[in-house]
Amino acid sequence: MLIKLANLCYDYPNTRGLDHLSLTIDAGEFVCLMGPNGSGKSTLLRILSGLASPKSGEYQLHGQAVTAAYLTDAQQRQQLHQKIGMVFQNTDVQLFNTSVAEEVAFGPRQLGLSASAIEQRVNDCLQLTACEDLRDRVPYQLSGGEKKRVALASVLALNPEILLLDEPLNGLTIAAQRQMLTLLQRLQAAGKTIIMASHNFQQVQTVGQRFIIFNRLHQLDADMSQADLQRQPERQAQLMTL
Ligand SMILES: Nc1ncnc2c1ncn2[C@@H]1O[C@H](COP(=O)(O)OP(=O)(O)OP(=O)(O)O)[C@@H](O)[C@H]1O
Repeated sequence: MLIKLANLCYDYPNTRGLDHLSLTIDAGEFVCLMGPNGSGKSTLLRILSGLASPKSGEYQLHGQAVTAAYLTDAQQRQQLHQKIGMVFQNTDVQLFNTSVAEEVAFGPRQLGLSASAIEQRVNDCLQLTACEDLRDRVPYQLSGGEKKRVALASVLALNPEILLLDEPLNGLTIAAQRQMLTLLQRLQAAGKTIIMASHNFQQVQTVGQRFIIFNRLHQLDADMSQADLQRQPERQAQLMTL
């Protein structure tokens, strides 16, 4: 078991973010988080990535409890960030370098890799995400779809085992959405665990292998495999309306 959540709750100052969430996720799964606006999908991704810590309940990664105390240790935080990479809903918050190549090199440089190892990673990640033509461009000036690919490239440069993606299809053309999902499938085939929040059931229904669905009360409403979901037309109809 890769991830275990037990009775996890998270509260913002005036609202609940997640209510008593318990689930496990195994290595290599392709999980779609779904549910209405404000149901807790982004909150869960923030907790998994270590950007927020649960107010109560437990989050374990590889059997290690990830607590507020654990996250205050810079070395432990860095280890977590090497295992889990996140592509944010608003990619502008994660693109801050002056060129795409620099953006992708930033993480490996922080890890202290050699110049040739960094160059190799940058080339590999740009190629994987079809960003080679963008390498000298200014990230901030790219289109929405290009920014998403560069953000993914910069996350992949740290070679995380788990990829978290918050609405990675938002703002993309249908063709770019398909391209992004195909890339995520390839990454899963290469052994990554993919956990993605999306409203776009039409696009993700054939790609996601497991659907974790939240309700308006920030609780787990359903947790089902793609095969289970295919046998439930009413549930499919509900997800189409999100
Ligand atoms: N920074 C914040 N401060 C206060 N409340 C917040 C904050 N971020 C989220 N919330 C609240 O927490 C709840 C869960 O929000 P969250 O962003 O996790 O939902 P979501 O399922 O990702 O929604 P969406 O589909 O709109 O992205 C909502 O009620 C939201 O209003």
